[in-house]
Amino acid sequence: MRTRVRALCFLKSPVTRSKGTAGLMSRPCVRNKLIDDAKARLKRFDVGTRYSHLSANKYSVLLPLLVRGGKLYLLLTVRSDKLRRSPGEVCFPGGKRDPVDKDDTATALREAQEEVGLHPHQVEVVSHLVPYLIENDALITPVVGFLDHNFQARPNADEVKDVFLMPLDYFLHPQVYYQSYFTHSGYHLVIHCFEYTDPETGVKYLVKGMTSKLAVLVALIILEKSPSFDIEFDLNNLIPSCEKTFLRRFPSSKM
Ligand SMILES: CCC(=O)SCCNC(=O)CCNC(=O)[C@H](O)C(C)(C)COP(=O)(O)OP(=O)(O)OC[C@H]1O[C@@H](n2cnc3c(N)ncnc32)[C@H](O)[C@@H]1OP(=O)(O)O
Ligand SMILES: [Mg+2]
Repeated sequence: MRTRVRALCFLKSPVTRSKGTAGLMSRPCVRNKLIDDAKARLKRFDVGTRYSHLSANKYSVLLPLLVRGGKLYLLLTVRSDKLRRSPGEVCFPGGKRDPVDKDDTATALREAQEEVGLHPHQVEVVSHLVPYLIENDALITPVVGFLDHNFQARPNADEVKDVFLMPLDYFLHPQVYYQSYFTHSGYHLVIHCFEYTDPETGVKYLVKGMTSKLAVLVALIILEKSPSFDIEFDLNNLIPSCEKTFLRRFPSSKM
């Protein structure tokens, strides 16, 4: 299949266009401090390969962070409507482990390169969070990394319809947020739904499900603040509460 690509530029962020402290906050030293602090916090929650024995059906997602105008952002994609799984939904770059991948990081980086044109040298991987178990025992490892600040996405139209940035703090203090619930195999699940309008383009996005849970988790780790809505995570005990939320089907003796 022929792959269509187009470059997406994130240089005109809301903050770089605004007045006031934006210029100051964009200085490399400020950016480096923000990134260094975030890296230190993320490393405290790096679980490495601790849970990889739980399933052989492995996937990885890349949670790509970058700084624009003195603020942290997450890069997200909108899946092509042609995909069989979750068409049109917002998700992180990622996908299924391929035999050529030597580990979870390799899967995340290969998928990100295929989907948004991110070359492995344009990302610094910092942490592996507690994996998320979905149907068919698919174990999804969240790999968190920092992108080069001048990265320009080149979405692969066969898999990705759109790429956009969302401020990390939106996942703790959203403007439009609601919860929905469903019961699966006797478990009651909370789904966090974030509606976000990109201030540059006016395009509206809905982030929900696994993707929103992982985004909330990264925001909690880095920003160390309580959100404006109820969460299932215990801020003082994040790893055990991730195990309970993401890996609920496994008894703790298996971990
Ligand atoms: C977890 C359930 C929910 O929370 S649902 C509510 C909200 N939705 C979400 O949070 C999205 C969650 N889902 C995800 O993040 C992803 O689907 C996860 C689970 C990581 C799996 O990654 P996924 O992107 O589906 O896998 P993948 O990238 O390996 O493959 C995707 C499909 O695309 C296909 N593909 C591959 N390359 C090409 C290509 N060049 N041209 C056309 N198609 C291509 C793959 O074959 C795959 O297709 P298929 O799904 O196997 O049919
Ligand atoms: Mg994918």
